[in-house]
Amino acid sequence: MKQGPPGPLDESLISSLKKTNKRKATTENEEEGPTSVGKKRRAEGEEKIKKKKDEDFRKAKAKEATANGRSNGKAKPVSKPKKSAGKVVAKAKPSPKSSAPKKSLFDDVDEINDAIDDGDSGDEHDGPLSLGDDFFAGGDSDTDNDEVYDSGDEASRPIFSDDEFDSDGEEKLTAANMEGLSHKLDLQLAEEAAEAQAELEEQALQTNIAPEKPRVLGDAGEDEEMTNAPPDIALLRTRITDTVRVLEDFSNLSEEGRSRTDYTEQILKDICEYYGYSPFLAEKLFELFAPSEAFSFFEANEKERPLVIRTNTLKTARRELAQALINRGVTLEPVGKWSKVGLQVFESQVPLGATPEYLAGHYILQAASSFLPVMALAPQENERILDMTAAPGGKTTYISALMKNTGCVFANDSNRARTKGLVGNIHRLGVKNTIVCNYDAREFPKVIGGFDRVLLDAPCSGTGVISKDPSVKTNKNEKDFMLLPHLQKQLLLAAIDSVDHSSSTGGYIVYSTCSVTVEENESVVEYALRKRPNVRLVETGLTFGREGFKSYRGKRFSEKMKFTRRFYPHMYNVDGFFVAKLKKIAPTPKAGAAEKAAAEKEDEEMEEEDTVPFGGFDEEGDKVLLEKAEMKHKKKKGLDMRAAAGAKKVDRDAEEKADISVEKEKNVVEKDVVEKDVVEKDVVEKDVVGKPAVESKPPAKKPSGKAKKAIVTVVEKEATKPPESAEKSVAADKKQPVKKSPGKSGGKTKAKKSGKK
Ligand SMILES: C[S@@+](CC[C@H](N)C(=O)[O-])C[C@H]1O[C@@H](n2cnc3c(N)ncnc32)[C@H](O)[C@@H]1O
Repeated sequence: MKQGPPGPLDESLISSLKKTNKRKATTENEEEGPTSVGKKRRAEGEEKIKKKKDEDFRKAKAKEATANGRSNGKAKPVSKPKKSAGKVVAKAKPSPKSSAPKKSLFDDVDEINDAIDDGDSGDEHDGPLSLGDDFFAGGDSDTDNDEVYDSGDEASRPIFSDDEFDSDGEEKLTAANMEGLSHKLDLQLAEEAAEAQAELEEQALQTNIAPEKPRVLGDAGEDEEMTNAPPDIALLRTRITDTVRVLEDFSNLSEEGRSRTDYTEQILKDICEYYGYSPFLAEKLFELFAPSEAFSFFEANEKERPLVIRTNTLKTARRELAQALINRGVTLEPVGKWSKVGLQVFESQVPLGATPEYLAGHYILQAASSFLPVMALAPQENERILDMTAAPGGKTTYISALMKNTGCVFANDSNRARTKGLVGNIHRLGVKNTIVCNYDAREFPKVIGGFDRVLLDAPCSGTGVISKDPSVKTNKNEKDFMLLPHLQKQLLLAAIDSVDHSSSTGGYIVYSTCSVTVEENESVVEYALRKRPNVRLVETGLTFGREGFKSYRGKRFSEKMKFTRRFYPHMYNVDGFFVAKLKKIAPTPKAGAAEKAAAEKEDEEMEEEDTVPFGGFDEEGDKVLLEKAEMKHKKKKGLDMRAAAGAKKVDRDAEEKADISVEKEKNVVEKDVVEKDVVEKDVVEKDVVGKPAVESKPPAKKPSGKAKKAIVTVVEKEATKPPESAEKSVAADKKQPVKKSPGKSGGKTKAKKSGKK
């Protein structure tokens, strides 16, 4: 991972961002919509920035100097760039992005997807309904993915996974792709040169103003003047960056008598004006980061993410797919070492949603961040898996591919219309182990339970995908951030209850959203940990991503929240995403609580003993200590405490009692969740009323006629289970077959309810 969290704001960053924004403003069609005003203004403003910046600065400085009784004669003209002529010449090259083949590429794919929507074919490009969905990723050659995922020395060559590309194959492919790659290299050089130029100009300006404290807040009269006048975009942006500088170095740069709150209020106002956010959302997002990082985040939301396709390994290998697309004039390279199936597309002569390879199901257009929850889920062959909110199926089909079409995947979505796209994708990609169902996922596990793994890619506010859906900037309000987390909490409890804790291969739940807010992520997970002590957070196995918050604005979360992963557009050039992985350790909350309490008590005792001062050797005492140390070690490794010989401290009676009352307990807890929460109650009652309760155990029912249509194939196999350790790196797994416990046959269930929607 080359790109990490940005350091404190420096003007070179601002320069490059300005440059990028300017290019964007000149090459892209502006979207019409609620936020387009801000965008247009910005685009116009960026056009003006170059021309007006010196003048504006001089004016501002002159005003300041006059106010401070100084002469403005000190202002120096912008010094000349000192960089080599070559770079300056390179800057004059037409911008790679300005030829904008990508725009038409996306348009083409949009058309195809529209057509698909009408028919029965799949659609991984979500419409406006799908805030939380995996949108089709727009291409953006502004964004250099090399800088994001790969180490610097490999930046300009493709890095294919070992198993798919032997060096010979890689060479051939590289040769075939050479033209495209060298073109890409040219573009990169031109871009770097332009950035360097802009940076130099900016530095020159900065030299003039560095010794001065940025004057951000002004006098009362000036403020009023500013408010009444139409916004000067150039000044607005300058004020944002200046305010960031002040907030990051408050003691040195703040104006006398001004508080941090004054500056924060000012920057929030400016962010709303400049980027087009509602005050509510601007504040919510700003609070997530240090000021300079917040600025990077808001900037990243103005850029499109790279266009990525996922190889469908059920039909082809990435090398073959890459070769086929290169032959059609597509410039691409592997998305990064972390994925064996992703290809990032830089340019294409053909619409990627209509190539023969696309129609034959060799790939799916899928944002890179969408791979992550499935990689964390690490599905194993022959397992039974539930994808609770599956449409349009980007993740379902990836799950099936990783399972090599074995076992059984229940792909559920409450939106019937969207399940059409799901079915389309399943067919196009040759998925044969999936049953599509159309329930409100909160009804699980009553519909069916006992899954080895459950994926909950929850409906969310979409604050991680603002670059794809800028309407999020203004259409989310306080109520949304209450209702959505309520729904997410209910869904997560249902996900947990649907998993078989004694699954010989799994017992895992992955929770993901494409939102970056804490309410929809850590808070939801924390709630589930509290309500279901029979789960615990475990490592996601993902090799990158920032740790989740262990505390946030006075709220403390579980220490284990560090196992969750946050992905930000400004850090990794992927959509904002959150991924958490839970392991179910006991059948019921009560049993889980007993186990947890025993474990905690044991921990405490061990800690006490650890702190006892050394008092000589004692064979009996040593034995006990050794046993305890062994148990602690086993526990850390996630081994079953009850199975461990030394699990004396576990209150077995309590557990057994709890086991006996599994169903009773489940009902009580569910009732508790529903009744205690007014909003939840309303929603649940509305959706659940009138639907027959069905068995919570798997093998009970046969699929209805309608469900049969959706079932492609259900494969059941007898085999042995893989070691859990192998599950961590799913892409690298050479999976072993899995022995299924009896009574888990996926096909014997009611897979479609009748008469709903
Ligand atoms: C983030 S999208 C899922 C994207 C999907 N996992 C993929 O990779 O293509 C969220 C989905 O949740 C569905 N949904 C919303 N509320 C639901 C509920 N109560 N039960 C089941 N599905 C729900 C929406 O229809 C939407 O398709």
